[in-house]
Amino acid sequence: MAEPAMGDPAAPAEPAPPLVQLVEPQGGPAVAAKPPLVDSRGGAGPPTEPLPVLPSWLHSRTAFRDAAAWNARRSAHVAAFHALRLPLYWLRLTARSPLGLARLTRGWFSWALDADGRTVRAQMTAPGADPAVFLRLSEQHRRTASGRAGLSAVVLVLAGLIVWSGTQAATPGGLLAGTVGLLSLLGLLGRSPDRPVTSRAVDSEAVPRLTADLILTALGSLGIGELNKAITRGGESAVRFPSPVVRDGPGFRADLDLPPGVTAGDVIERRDRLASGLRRPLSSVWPSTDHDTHAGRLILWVGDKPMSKAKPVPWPLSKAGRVDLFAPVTFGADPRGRPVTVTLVFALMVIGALPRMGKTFLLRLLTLAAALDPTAELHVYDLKGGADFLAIEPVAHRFRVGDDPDDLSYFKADLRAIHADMGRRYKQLRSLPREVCPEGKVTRALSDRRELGLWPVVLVIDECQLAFDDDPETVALVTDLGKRGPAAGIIVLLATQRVDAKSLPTGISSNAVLRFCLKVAGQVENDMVLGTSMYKAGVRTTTFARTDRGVGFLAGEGDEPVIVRVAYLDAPAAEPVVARARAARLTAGLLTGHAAGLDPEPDTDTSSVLDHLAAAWPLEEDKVWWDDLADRLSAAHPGLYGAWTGEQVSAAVRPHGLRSIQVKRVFDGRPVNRRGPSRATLAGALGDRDDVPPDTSEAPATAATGSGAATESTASPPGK
Ligand SMILES: Nc1ncnc2c1ncn2[C@@H]1O[C@H](COP(=O)(O)OP(=O)(O)OP(=O)(O)O)[C@@H](O)[C@H]1O
Repeated sequence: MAEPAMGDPAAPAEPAPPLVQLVEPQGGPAVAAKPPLVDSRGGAGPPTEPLPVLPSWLHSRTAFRDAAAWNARRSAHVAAFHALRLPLYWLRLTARSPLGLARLTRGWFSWALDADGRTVRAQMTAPGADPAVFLRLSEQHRRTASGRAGLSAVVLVLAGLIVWSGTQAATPGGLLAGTVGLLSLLGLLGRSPDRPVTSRAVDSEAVPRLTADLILTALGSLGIGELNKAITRGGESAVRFPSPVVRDGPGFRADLDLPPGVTAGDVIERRDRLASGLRRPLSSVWPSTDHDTHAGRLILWVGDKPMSKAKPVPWPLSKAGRVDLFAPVTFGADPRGRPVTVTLVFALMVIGALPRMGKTFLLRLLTLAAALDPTAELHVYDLKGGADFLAIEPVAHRFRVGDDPDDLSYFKADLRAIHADMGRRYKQLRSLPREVCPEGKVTRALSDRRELGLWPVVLVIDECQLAFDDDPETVALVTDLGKRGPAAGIIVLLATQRVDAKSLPTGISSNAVLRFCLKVAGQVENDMVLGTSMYKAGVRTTTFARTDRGVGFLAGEGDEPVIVRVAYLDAPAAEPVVARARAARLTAGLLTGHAAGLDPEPDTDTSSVLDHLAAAWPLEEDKVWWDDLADRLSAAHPGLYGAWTGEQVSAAVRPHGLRSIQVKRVFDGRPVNRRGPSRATLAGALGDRDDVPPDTSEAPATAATGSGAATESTASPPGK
């Protein structure tokens, strides 16, 4: 492979180190040395940003623990590996002992005969040398040599005596130990650098250490033309490492500047090939972008273990602790093992994924987090109808599992009640003095004042697509709650396994503050959950493997999307958490609604929005603007239609066949055209409905009174 020089075109202020360095070998002339493939700082140019004072493993207790554990594991492995091979090492040393003996004898003779002195005297025979110095050196050499010869003879005799008496007195074990020791010492003297006595304790082929060379090899195998050219060409445009490859959590981290024209997204898209080039499992290799620098900055984190095989992340709140929904709550860890938090208040959150990727587990975990804030009022709907959310029931203010008609009626009645309560909340917020509510939105202090009725309301809908299908009113209500609810303390958490425009209508997806996407099938789904252009920017959950359960991108919490391994908490483990949450609510006197056995009475009123519209229709008019009808509905049923707009009324009755027409009015002699229905179409819709025999199994439930809203009879869902 070619050897790129790591230049930094962006930092010409200081001269780059020479690409060819002069190295002076011992005893020889200076020779041209090959440039290092990557310099030790990781680049030829000077670093442009100051490096952190503390190494990354000192930033958090978890990082420190991981680094210490990694080193301890590695040392233990190396120790055990070599301990097992000690006999083999001794045999290798023994085989080298004759050479060691020869080296010892030669060295000793050379010392005893003062070979160095002889060399110096030989130089004194050159013409011009001082004869007096020569004579003095000769005399000194003679004295030294005879002294050393005498000493050697004494040492040899003493050594011979010690060996002889040792062999007489020593036990066979001692004799053996002495022989082993002597041979080992001689073997050590006979070592050769090209034939090491010890073996490699770490199989670099199986889990190679992440090095700059390995990364370059892997990048070269991605098939990106510009990148390959740059790697071959080297020089200023090659791959740069702005900081060295370092140990970061349970893995290695490398920061790279890709050549001009190549983006981090180009590499992330080929994550599987990158993993192959690095000789690592796919779920160990986590390339990401660094939006703060530039599009070509790639952060490559390679874990020691595949994430899918790593131990599940424990949830720190599973055993103890409370949650303040106005503060960040930990719900998982990033690939490096650092905790990741999410702030649920003031948010509409959408969660999207392919089936069986961990969406419900995440939604349940977030619901449990909300449950641990005793002031939060939980409205939980698992429309899939499984057992996943049953554990939550003892703390839920409103709760339904399934999508049977009566479940949907209950759900919709609750939705309307929350929506109506939102109007009341805004009125309440408006009425508060500026100094108490400076920003016109709920704060922790305001939500704690029960008399204001501003506590957090958490609406959780799993498989929300089942509620949205062909029901514009539900879509309109959830959209409005998602848009205006957060500032009033209403949190909406939605999850869907069918990511498309029907499941996540634009009004909802574009207003989502928090977005979590586990593996999805394609770019469209990816961007629908995470936001437009995320795929292009390299934030791609399509590259996750099917085994990456509970792994996804979180967008909206910080400046950049982050990869999160959601903490694992299954249904049995959720139960003690709920028990704790229930106990806290009971203690605080905050167990309400369904959890306290106070579900709303089933509603026997079967009147629908059509009936309400007919009652509110102005007698003298044949055609009415939608906006006027919204005002009239709102005046007649403030609990149901308090904050409705003309558009919402139109959307709610459209499935009944009420089409809009142009309705002209004249104001001050000037015609004004707006959309609205005609009395005839309303009569037609009512007639059509009454022709259908009543279905007693679909009797709608009473609207929920949960959020303190004034509640009226439930309008049947449009379309029935
Ligand atoms: N955080 C996690 N860590 C490890 N494994 C997880 C995690 N979350 C979920 N899983 C595994 O994934 C499986 C599927 O999870 P879950 O039921 O949440 O998927 P889902 O996306 O809701 O599926 P569906 O769309 O069918 O409802 C779980 O049985 C669990 O074993």
